[in-house]
Amino acid sequence: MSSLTVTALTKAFGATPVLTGVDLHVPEGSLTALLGPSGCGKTTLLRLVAGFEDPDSGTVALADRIVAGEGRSVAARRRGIGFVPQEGGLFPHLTVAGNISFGLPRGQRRDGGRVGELLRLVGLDPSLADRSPHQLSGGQQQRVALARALAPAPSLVLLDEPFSSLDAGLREETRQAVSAALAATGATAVLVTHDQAEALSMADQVAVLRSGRLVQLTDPRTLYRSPSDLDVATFVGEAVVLDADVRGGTAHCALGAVPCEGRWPTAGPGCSCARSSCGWRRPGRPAPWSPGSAASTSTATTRASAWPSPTGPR
Ligand SMILES: Nc1ncnc2c1ncn2[C@@H]1O[C@H](COP(=O)(O)OP(=O)(O)OP(=O)(O)O)[C@@H](O)[C@H]1O
Repeated sequence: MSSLTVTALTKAFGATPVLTGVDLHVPEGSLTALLGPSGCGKTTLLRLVAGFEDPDSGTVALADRIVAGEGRSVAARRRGIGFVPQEGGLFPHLTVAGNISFGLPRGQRRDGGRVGELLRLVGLDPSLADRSPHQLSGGQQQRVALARALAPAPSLVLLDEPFSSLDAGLREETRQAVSAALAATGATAVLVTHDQAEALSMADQVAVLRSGRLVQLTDPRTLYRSPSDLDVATFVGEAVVLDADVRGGTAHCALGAVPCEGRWPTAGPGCSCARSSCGWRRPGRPAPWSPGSAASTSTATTRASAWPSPTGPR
């Protein structure tokens, strides 16, 4: 397993910029969720890491080895990356065993024991080995796709919205099986999703993308409690936005006095709040409050720290 480091990654299709200066570090053995609205560039980032596209500038490194950028472009099949596409992408003419064996090194392809091990790893009964993909449920197909991706012991596993085509019940069950399999192998993984609950419940860290830029990279709890701006706050959780007077680390608002953590969400150019009373910091305007400026009084917006937290990370 390797860490993944993406540095200043930029990609445009024609004149349209899709990713702009993305920096991302995924520590070895951890799961990072790439979260963002449709069209923000999640899949493009995954495809640049996988080697299906080349960046315009910036680098992609696995452990210390640059695989894209700075004049290098290691072929996708030589990066040692497992890829699980949106709908599994199983070969319909091969059995489950045939699909999984496809991911194994040549010498192990006839090893039924290894296929059985991989099926058990993703929570499936080895008796399914002789079935065709169409004889499996959607969730089972996704698990076989993960088993195939894990078969060659890849340095990194990329999952592109692997649960999006499943119904709610099956989605939860499949998420748990996939989380367990990734944790059991100690895999480094990147999961693309636009499902906030999925990102918060499965990932060790969440990377929030917006319009091709990484706007926040942190653990799920911090993301929920201290979103970097109003858009992240409303995108990541159900948010009620209140005006508040902030004095000495306490926000006085319609909910009463709510303790504030030491960091404010600050509004960048993307703040969508048009109210004249909004205290989100705008470029060129001083911060309404910062740790140590206990005497400052201002109007500000934050997520109350007393609110319920999301399900913890795996
Ligand atoms: N090969 C391509 N050629 C031209 N434009 C592309 C190409 N691939 C992606 N795009 C554009 O880049 C933008 C980002 O697409 P991308 O698929 O990365 O977004 P996404 O965040 O994964 O979206 P979704 O959640 O809907 O899958 C979109 O506007 C898309 O139309």
